[in-house]
Amino acid sequence: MAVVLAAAPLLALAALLAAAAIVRLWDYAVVRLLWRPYAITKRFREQGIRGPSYRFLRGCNDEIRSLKGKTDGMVLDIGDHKYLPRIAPHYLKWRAQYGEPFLYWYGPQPRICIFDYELARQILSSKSGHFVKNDAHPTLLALVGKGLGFMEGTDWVRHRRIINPAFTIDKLKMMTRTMLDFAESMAKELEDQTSQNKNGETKVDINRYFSELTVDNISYAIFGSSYKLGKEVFQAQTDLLEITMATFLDVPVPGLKYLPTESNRRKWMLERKLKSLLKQIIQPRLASGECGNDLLGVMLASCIETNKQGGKQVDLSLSMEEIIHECKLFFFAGHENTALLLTWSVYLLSIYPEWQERLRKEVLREFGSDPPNPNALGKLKEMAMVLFETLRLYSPALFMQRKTLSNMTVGSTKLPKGIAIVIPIPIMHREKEIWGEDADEFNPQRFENGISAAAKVPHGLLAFSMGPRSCIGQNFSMLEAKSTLALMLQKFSFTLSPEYVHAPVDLFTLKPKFGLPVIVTPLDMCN
Ligand code: HEM
Repeated sequence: MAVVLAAAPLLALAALLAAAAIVRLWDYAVVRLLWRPYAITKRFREQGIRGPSYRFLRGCNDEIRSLKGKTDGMVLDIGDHKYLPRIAPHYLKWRAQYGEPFLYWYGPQPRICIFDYELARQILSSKSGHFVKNDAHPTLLALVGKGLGFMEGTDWVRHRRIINPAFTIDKLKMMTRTMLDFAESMAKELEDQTSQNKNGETKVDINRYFSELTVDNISYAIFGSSYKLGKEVFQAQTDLLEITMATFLDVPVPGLKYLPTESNRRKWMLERKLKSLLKQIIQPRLASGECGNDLLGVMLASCIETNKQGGKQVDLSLSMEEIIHECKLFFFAGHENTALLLTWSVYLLSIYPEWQERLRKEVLREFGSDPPNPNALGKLKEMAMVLFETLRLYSPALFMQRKTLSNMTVGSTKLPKGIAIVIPIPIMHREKEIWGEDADEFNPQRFENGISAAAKVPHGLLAFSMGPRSCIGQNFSMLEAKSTLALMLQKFSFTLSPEYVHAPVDLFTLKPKFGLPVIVTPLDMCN
């Protein structure tokens, strides 16, 4: 009897926990997986918005996988820029079938895909706080961290305020000198390779070279000098990206991310490695009390300042954990996209040699054979036009996402709370009503009078997004791309290798599936 009485509270607790679990399960299985998809589909249908049907738990993931599988082997002719069926066959199919916008399901999450520039402008430039970043895939979060790119509200304001000073134009100009030094070393490596060949030329995967160059540049910009550790960070992030892409369309089984599956264990190991690598860079700097002039220095200064003031200035400081997250994000966002901008620019300049020659003439006119002057890179107008056209046709960033925090109305569309919104940059960059009949063609001339005059709307180019969450690194990236290209054009000419296979692929960013093999010839050999 005494035993039964003693066990009573435990039994009551167990019953309470079981009841809570049943309520949660009910909420998840019945409300979220059954009732909500039905209610949302109905609500959108009433507004005339349709889309592919919801399938229990899997949403439309199977159809996406199957459509992508079918176009994955597709190879395009060199010079054919119509690669959208390779990277977004599902969006093209559903748009043709259901009109726009349309509703689809990423697992149980409803998503609305919009193509209208005015809707995109309203959503991206909203400061109301009702459109926030969509929930990121857990492996993607492990890869890029919960830094600036995934924060909201006052936290985002605090981080952006602290980090902005690292990107002032004066700081960027100082960084450009280092960027030129790195580009010079890359050029030297290429020269050495060409000199070993009798015909004086060399074939290289230029994407690999640009990847290394941009890793060097971002390591320097963030950490000041830790290139070796920077390269290890790069490798850990590359491996995490591979896991993200492999598991992206898996059925989102609840709780799966906590189970020690092979891919989860690898993910955890890489996450720990990434954190420990970053700590190895950050802690000695913090211990020395010397913050330094780089991005890490700017962030550490906010910590030290706060410590000195007894931790009172919390609104303008970052914790160690937050700094680690920012380092992850800046490292990833800061090299990959620029490497791709450079890669696709070289691809386009190789297949349009008249533009390659025009840019070379512009560079030689401005700098002769002297190293490009960081203060005069802004004078390279034709180069800017080519870079913008590259960002339009081969935008490294692909699909931006937001989520509504409450019921919202945009234009005439009513969006319920919690719906994700997809803004497909590469598709919008090909809209003929916005860009003209030649939207699928390479025509840098359209940027002759600047970005805002290039299309029917001033915000046509979305490669760096727009509004308060637009890319903080865009000037960094443009200076890096201009200084590298200027130096390359002064020294070399490049043509596509016959081995090149034109198959742009969505690997979170837009990559050349088989790299970009090009034949590089020193200019003195061409004359
Ligand atoms: C060609 C190069 C680049 C492209 C195409 C690009 C593209 C973008 C885009 C589209 C966004 C907005 C994403 C969204 O709203 O969902 C963004 C945000 C961001 N980018 Fe870039 N980026 C580039 C280079 C860089 C560089 C060099 C850095 C760092 C040095 C950087 C750091 C960031 C950060 C931190 C954000 C988040 C900003 C915020 O939410 O406040 N990016 N980028």
